[in-house]
Amino acid sequence: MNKYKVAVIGIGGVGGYYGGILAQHFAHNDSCEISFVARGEHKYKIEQEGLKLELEEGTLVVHPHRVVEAPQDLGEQDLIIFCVKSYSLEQVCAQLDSSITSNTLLLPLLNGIEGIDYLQERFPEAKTLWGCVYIVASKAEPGVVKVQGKYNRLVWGHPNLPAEQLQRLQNLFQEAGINNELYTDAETKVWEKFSFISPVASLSSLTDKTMGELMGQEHLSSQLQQLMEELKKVAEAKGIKLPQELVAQNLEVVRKLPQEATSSMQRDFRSGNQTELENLTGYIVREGKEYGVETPLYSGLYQELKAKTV
Ligand SMILES: NC(=O)C1=CN([C@@H]2O[C@H](COP(=O)(O)OP(=O)(O)OC[C@H]3O[C@@H](n4cnc5c(N)ncnc54)[C@H](OP(=O)(O)O)[C@@H]3O)[C@@H](O)[C@H]2O)C=CC1
Ligand SMILES: CC(C)(CO)C(=O)C(=O)O
Repeated sequence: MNKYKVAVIGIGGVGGYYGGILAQHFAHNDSCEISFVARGEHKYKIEQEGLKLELEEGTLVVHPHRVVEAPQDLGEQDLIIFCVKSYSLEQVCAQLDSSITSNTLLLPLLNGIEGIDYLQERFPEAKTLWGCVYIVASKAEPGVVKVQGKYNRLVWGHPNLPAEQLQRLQNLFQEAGINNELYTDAETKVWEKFSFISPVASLSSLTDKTMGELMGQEHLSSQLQQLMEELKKVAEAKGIKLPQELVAQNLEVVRKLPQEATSSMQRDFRSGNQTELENLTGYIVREGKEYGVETPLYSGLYQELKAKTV
């Protein structure tokens, strides 16, 4: 039987966890080949010592079958899991033409909507799934990825892929022990995640408050709710039907996260790194303008965050 080839691109917080769990499970199993795309010292450490995955339950050291420096070194793949930040996606895709066939599944786990739209347009021959994750994870140092808390969910799916293709992927995740949820209407589920992370990332980046602090201070939690409501109107104008109880549902997710957790965009602002501002905040402002929906709080936050951008 041909091996099912899986590539994980970007071994940071998200790629380190999901790639790491797959690599651990399939290390001694011939049915699946797991490749990581990582670079520099991180790649060197993973190759030499394995990827150290620091979980609440303890530390795992995992060894993928291959670690390559660049996406163009992958060769043809059955499944490519994208775990880079949105600002790296285009550059990564420019090196993937030789890895993608009409049978390749593309699974973006980036926050946001635009990455999925981009992959669908860039690789029309492949099948781009809808996907997103709920997890708090980050690269601690080269060769080491740390996951905070035990709450994690991988949400994915496609409206019209053959059932056996979806089933095969679901089996892969189940077998590896990945907490995953398959939906035909995964687009709405990705929007649900976006309707939580976009407000949380935008407000936490501006105020530099943790999840607990955002929820604990009334003026901040009411700003979070207002952002969620503005986003919901934009989504509705685009024909995306989000649940009635969206705001309550999202606030519950914020409560479930470790209360000392920060958002990944907030951490990028803190460290003066490039950020996903355009993807996480600017997108709603632009789509609001396009669809004639007012987004006063989003627009204000976006301008303030732009001014903070180095
Ligand atoms: N972290 C989290 O808890 C969560 C993050 N997300 C979303 O998931 C996505 C990924 O986030 P996160 O894991 O935090 O990001 P990280 O910055 O931790 O990881 C991204 C990784 O991609 C690597 N990378 C970028 N370009 C290339 C390339 N050309 N070749 C090889 N490697 C490359 C980076 O390498 P290098 O270090 O060398 O730059 C980095 O290690 C984002 O959209 C984020 O918003 C969603 C839910 C939770
Ligand atoms: C869930 C959360 C807030 C975890 O960090 C996230 O999605 C992000 O940071 O992008």
